[in-house]
Amino acid sequence: MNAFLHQFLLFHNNHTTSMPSMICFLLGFVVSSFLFIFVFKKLLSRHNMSEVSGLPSVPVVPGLPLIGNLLQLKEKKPHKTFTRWSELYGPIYSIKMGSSSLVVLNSTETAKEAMVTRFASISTRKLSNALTVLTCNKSMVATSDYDDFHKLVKRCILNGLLGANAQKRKRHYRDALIENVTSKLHAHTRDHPEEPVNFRAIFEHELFGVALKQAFGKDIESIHVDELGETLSREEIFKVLVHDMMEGAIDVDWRDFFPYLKWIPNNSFESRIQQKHKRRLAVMNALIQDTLKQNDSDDCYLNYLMSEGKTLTMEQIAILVWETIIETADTTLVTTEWAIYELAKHQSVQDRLCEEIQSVCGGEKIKEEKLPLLPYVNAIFHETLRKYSPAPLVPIRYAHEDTEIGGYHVPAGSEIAINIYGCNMDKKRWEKPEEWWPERFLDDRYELSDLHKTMAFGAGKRVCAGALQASLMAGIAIGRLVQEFEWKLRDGEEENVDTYGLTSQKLYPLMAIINPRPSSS
Ligand code: HEM
Repeated sequence: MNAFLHQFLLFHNNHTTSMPSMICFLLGFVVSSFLFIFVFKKLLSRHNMSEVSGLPSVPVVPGLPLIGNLLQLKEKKPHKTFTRWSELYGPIYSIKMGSSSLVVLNSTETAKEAMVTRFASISTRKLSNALTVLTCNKSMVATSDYDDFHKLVKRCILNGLLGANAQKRKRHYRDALIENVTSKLHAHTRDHPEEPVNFRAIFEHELFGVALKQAFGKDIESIHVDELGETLSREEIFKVLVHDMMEGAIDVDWRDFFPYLKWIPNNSFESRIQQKHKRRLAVMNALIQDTLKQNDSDDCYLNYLMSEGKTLTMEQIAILVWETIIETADTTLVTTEWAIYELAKHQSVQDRLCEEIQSVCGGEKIKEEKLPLLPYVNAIFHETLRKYSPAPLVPIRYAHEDTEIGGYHVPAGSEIAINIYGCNMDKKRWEKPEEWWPERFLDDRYELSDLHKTMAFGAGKRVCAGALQASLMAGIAIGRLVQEFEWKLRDGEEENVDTYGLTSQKLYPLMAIINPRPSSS
């Protein structure tokens, strides 16, 4: 979802650019140079105080003419670059991404101001070209503007799937997930005791199963897709619905940075995105038809939307059901994988966790009811979310009227990037933020039941709708996996901390050596 910042790199790396589009581009360059001189003159004549509000203008990170700060962002981890800049320019500053201005917020205070206090002025989204296609023009809850459509679909997703009552009804899916994961891990220790286990492969498979059961009432082994004329296996369905979509979301279209050049074709980008989008819709349509035909999955999200979302089109329903699949399959995996990585690295944390679990559960396996009695599990979950926020940058918001953030004037038309990673790594707020140290959340200042100890789930009216589900699944996984196994990193694994694209997902799947604990057999 946060992929739009890298399009400039493609612009540099795209060796397949055709001759006519090169000519178009050169023409565009000349036109844009004139435009730039015009805009630059205007900027020079501006005061750095707003004449309307009397507030100072947001500090500016110096960049180059025409492309602004794009070259400085080429290392592919914009959230990290933004965080470094915040040490020089403060928690709020503005940058130029080609011709667009972006106000970047890097502290909990400024982020909350934008998400809560000033929400009425900053409630719309600004999507990249890739996301506009992949979200069917904002047909997802998470990417829609704050309008009647959003209110309807947010109510549906909470009542039908993610709210506390709905999550109680889906409890058996989560219980099955952890039973399946632990029994596969036990089987691994029996069959290949010396070999490292690929934790992601096992957890991802089960999580996708939960996503499918919530969406369609059942796990799916294969599906025939008439529109594609082929039968897809479960792995292929995962690729089309999750993997290709994650890849598409971070695809690049340089025209995002130069909207006045949008008349120049970018055929390779268009065909890549359209192909992914069409395959996803074809597979969703096949899964929907299959579920409706069987008529035996009453308590699934598809049926809920069909009965409660009467004004929605079938395409919107397909996207809204798909949204729950990709959100379930991705963020909880990212959090749990990093939590297990850190636990495997810190034996003393595993020991302390085992003691807590033993004193609360005795010989019983941890159940969800016990989570409120296990502050250390809770602290490990939140510390992992802080250090590895699965959504390091919130999809861009847009100020539709003049507003104020952090004592600065933010003019109408500004795009706003909220750097959650920056908020959670802010040295003024967190002691030694680079360190993974769950004990920080055992402090009396933090309520055990508060899901928002960090900015990882956002804040205000657009706060994450899936926070409860994520905390239940990741909390139980952290507890059960350490209750039943001793974890160690395989040699060389500690250095594998790189992340995939702009996301926080671990680039290489976690490979760990596991031993069953004596009490778990
Ligand atoms: C650790 C796991 C998760 C994290 C860190 C996370 C993070 C976030 C963040 C930061 C936002 C706010 C975006 C914004 O303000 O613009 C958000 C929104 C949202 N999340 Fe999550 N999420 C997680 C898990 C989930 C899950 C499992 C689901 C559903 C199955 C989900 C569904 C949603 C939805 C529907 C929204 C949009 C809410 C709205 O716009 O009103 N999330 N999430």
